[in-house]
Amino acid sequence: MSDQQIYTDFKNDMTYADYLSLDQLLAAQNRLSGHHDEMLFIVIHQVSELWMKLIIHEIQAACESLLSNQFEPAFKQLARVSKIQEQIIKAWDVLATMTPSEYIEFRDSLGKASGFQSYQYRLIEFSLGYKIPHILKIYEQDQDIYQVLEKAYQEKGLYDIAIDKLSEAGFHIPEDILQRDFSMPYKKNADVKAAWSEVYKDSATHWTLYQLAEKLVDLEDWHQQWRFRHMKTVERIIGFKKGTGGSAGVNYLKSVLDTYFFPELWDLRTEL
Ligand code: HEM
Ligand SMILES: N[C@@H](CC(=O)c1ccccc1NC=O)C(=O)O
Repeated sequence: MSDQQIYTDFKNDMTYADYLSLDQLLAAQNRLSGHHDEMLFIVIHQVSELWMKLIIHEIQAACESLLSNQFEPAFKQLARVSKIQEQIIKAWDVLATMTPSEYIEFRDSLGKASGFQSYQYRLIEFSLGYKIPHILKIYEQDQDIYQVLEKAYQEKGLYDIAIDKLSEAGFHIPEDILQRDFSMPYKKNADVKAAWSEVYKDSATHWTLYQLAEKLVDLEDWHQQWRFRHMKTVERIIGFKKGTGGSAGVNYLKSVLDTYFFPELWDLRTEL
């Protein structure tokens, strides 16, 4: 039998459940308590992690597209990311139907587990350039994940690539920005701001970079909306209790709202 024949036979026999690995997927809602709402809690997290998987896949593709100057595919990939972000933000409405007294009935069974440990969430934030020292420490016990995260931590993020594109288009970007240590949190720079300002002032000439900038602003805007809805939903459900991950809880979630991923793209708006 030829390989092609084997492949075709397999395809003919294959069912919907086979293709989607539904047995594994639908057997993975392992409730630790007998509480009815724990199912909601697990499903919301699993759905969010699945969407995060796709976000990472699309952002990686967008970075590759940009590196090879394929702007149109990059825009499509980034637009898809924003649509997914909208979906995971809507998920908070479902979770918010759970009341404090319902959650408290199974919260203890979660132990010290926390969204803090979501490595896909970190991969997304790293690709957006949000790299805070010591964050990798959380993952030291799991060497495989640690390696993946460490690599992403050192790599250029989306914004670093966008700044390269400004330079390639002829804008003056200092060498110490182009060659910076990408594992350090990004600090805003006057030349980068001047370049983006020029792109916005003369968008007809710099149409491609202008579109890229707006796609990045979309991503940051949606990400902050996700963070805000998380913070508010948490306040609604646990008030100002400490988090299971050891943080101050809502006040910690509020503190991260103050950060900017692409600071110049926000700053320039005041002066336009
Ligand atoms: C009842 C629902 C939830 C509560 C009470 C809650 C609470 C918290 C708290 C208090 C933190 C701070 C870390 C800690 O000390 O534990 C946190 C972090 C986090 N949670 Fe949730 N959370 C909830 C649902 C979710 C959902 C549905 C997701 C989706 C995946 C999620 C993802 C995360 C992430 C990624 C972090 C880390 C944020 C960061 O470090 O900036 N959480 N959560
Ligand atoms: N940090 C939450 C617990 C929590 O939400 C959680 C626990 C286990 C797996 C995922 C979680 N989601 C987000 O933090 C709390 O303090 O109640």
